[in-house]
Amino acid sequence: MVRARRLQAAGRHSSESAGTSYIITPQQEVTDMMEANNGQARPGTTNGYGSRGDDGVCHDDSATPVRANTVDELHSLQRKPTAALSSSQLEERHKQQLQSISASLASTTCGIGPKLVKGDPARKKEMVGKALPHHQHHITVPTISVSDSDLKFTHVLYNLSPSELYEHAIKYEKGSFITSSGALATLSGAKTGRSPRDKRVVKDETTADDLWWGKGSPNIEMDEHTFLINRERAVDYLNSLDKVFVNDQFLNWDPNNRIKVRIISARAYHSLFMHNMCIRPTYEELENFGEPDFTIYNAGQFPCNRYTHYMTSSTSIDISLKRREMVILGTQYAGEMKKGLFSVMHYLMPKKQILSLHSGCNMGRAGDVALFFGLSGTGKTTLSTDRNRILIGDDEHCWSDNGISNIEGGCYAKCIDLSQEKEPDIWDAIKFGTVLENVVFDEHSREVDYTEKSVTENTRAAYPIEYIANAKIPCVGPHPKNVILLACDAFGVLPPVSKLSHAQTMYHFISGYTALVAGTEDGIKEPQATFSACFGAAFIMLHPTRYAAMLADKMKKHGATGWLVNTGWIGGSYGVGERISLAYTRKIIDAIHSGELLATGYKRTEVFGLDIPTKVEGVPSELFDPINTWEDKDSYKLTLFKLADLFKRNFKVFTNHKNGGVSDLADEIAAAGPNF
Ligand SMILES: Nc1ncnc2c1ncn2[C@@H]1O[C@H](COP(=O)(O)OP(=O)(O)O)[C@@H](O)[C@H]1O
Ligand SMILES: C=C(OP(=O)(O)O)C(=O)O
Ligand SMILES: [Ca+2]
Ligand SMILES: [Mn+2]
Repeated sequence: MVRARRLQAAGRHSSESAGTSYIITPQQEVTDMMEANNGQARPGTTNGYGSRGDDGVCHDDSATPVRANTVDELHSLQRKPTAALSSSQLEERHKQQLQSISASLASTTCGIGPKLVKGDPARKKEMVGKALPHHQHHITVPTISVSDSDLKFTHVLYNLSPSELYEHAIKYEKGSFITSSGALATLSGAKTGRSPRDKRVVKDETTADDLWWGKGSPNIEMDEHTFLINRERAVDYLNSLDKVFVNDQFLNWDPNNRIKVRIISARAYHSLFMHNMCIRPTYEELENFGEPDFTIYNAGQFPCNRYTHYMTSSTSIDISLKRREMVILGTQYAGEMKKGLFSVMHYLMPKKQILSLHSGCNMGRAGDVALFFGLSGTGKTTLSTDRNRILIGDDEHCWSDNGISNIEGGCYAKCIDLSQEKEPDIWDAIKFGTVLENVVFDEHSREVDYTEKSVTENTRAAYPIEYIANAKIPCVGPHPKNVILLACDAFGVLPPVSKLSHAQTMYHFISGYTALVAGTEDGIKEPQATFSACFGAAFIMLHPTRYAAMLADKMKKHGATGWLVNTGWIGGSYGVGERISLAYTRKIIDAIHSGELLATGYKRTEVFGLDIPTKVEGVPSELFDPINTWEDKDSYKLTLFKLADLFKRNFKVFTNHKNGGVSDLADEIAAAGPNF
């Protein structure tokens, strides 16, 4: 009885053999058995089944006993310190890292950072009454304590591995589970998408003249003082916690233009997400990281104070380009961090004559690069992830004089209705290490049901880019040959593919059109047209014409061809027609890549004046002119004019814009839109 209890307490009770043999036999148990046998140890048998003595009990101690006297000792054998941690030079580095993080977390009013200790607070118990163990680096800052958080240590979990982050998420964050594929399911809380209306950018002497402000701009102004109020709120929140996660990583695979980013967050989910999405430093790069170029304070669990000036909700995402800082309050949606940093790149890169692009990018074996522009849900991730091509990136790129470079180190795929058959590469990337946001899974088997929208329709998977088998590492490539503009046209009037003139490419790039159907729950069945300049108005910092001018320049210089691909409806608008199959879109894209489509015959459409091919291998020819697939021809014409009118009205703001840098082209570009 005594023995049974002890075994259970040690967690080593073997249910298979019902307590009669042991997987591990600690020394103490061997002694117990000997005592129970009047001091006579039974000889072990070699057949693996154990021998039965006169008492009818199996006394199999044939397995080699472990070299530990206590369970704690046994457990300590399991983990060995990371090799490089031992040298004193590195110890000094770790102290510097903590000092740098403390400076990041310092209040701007007193300039003093929190006391930090590296490591897991759960291991504190092991050190009660002892001095901090040698390998546990800490810094104390000389201070007169004015608040309770000054009196405590905050544990820093610095660049943890995916395994460590899994354990933290599962132990401490409700809604974290390991799914059957090994991916980590998480919940982002009340916000399951970005909150563009809650974005604020500090308007100061550095940004007042440079940035795009006012109507249509994503940059809603805030003053520096208010930024500091929100920053202080985030920092106070983070410093009040027992532990914070810190990621020091890179953005941009172009070594000459990469930036160092630090992300301070309260959730393992956020840390793992950014581990996957940013470029992961090597051990050596991390040791020499130094000070970050940009820092995110993610206090997403904590709301902003609505009494604060400029706040219109309890969510606020604030960027100060001067301070090179971003503060997140009141939203835990992880995409906010990656797209926030993307906005920053949209400011920093153009300053160096580098064009930042909201696009996916892949490359053929022959080195032909294609860019895929498009708003959310139009197919950047899906179509850049292509079995037959090498993936450079799915969402954020830079185009410099040296070619294309991915900004990120991972992909962020929509996974609603994901199927293994249609999207095998994304399917295979959803494995251990991948963050699965807001998906629904079977309670027992933990198998994900990708058709489930009960948490949100915006279910997502974030994985490191090397989880795609044919990814190009480093994620850089030569100048693009094709620039593909994706629109998911739920009106169903844009052709599945059109070849664009230079002016048309600029017109459609500046327009940034897509139309999706509004959420089914509110009963709206009408498609909603969205125009988002440069296919990413939510992220651009300068006036759209500045990016457009750079794109025009680069496309001309490098002889790239522009295409417009409708990944949306055919045969009628949403409700009547259907979404063009992914298989057909892939065939069309294949024909663009191969050059087949450049050589084929074309005819020009009415109203939009688009050049559409007469045939593409593997796609029924009647699909190419939308009028063929619509049963109700009058309805088609009406819808076509309706959309053309929406385009015209949207473009007005740009034709009026004087100082965009494309003035010589302006008339030509405006004329490249619909004519009626
Ligand atoms: N013909 C099509 N072309 C591209 N995507 C399609 C098509 N039909 C359905 N889809 C679905 O639309 C979604 C496109 O989303 P995604 O590639 O993540 O867009 P983005 O990266 O531009 O936000 C995916 O869920 C994809 O499966
Ligand atoms: C992450 C996002 O981008 P996309 O939908 O373009 O993949 C987003 O818009 O939140
Ligand atoms: Ca995107
Ligand atoms: Mn995407």
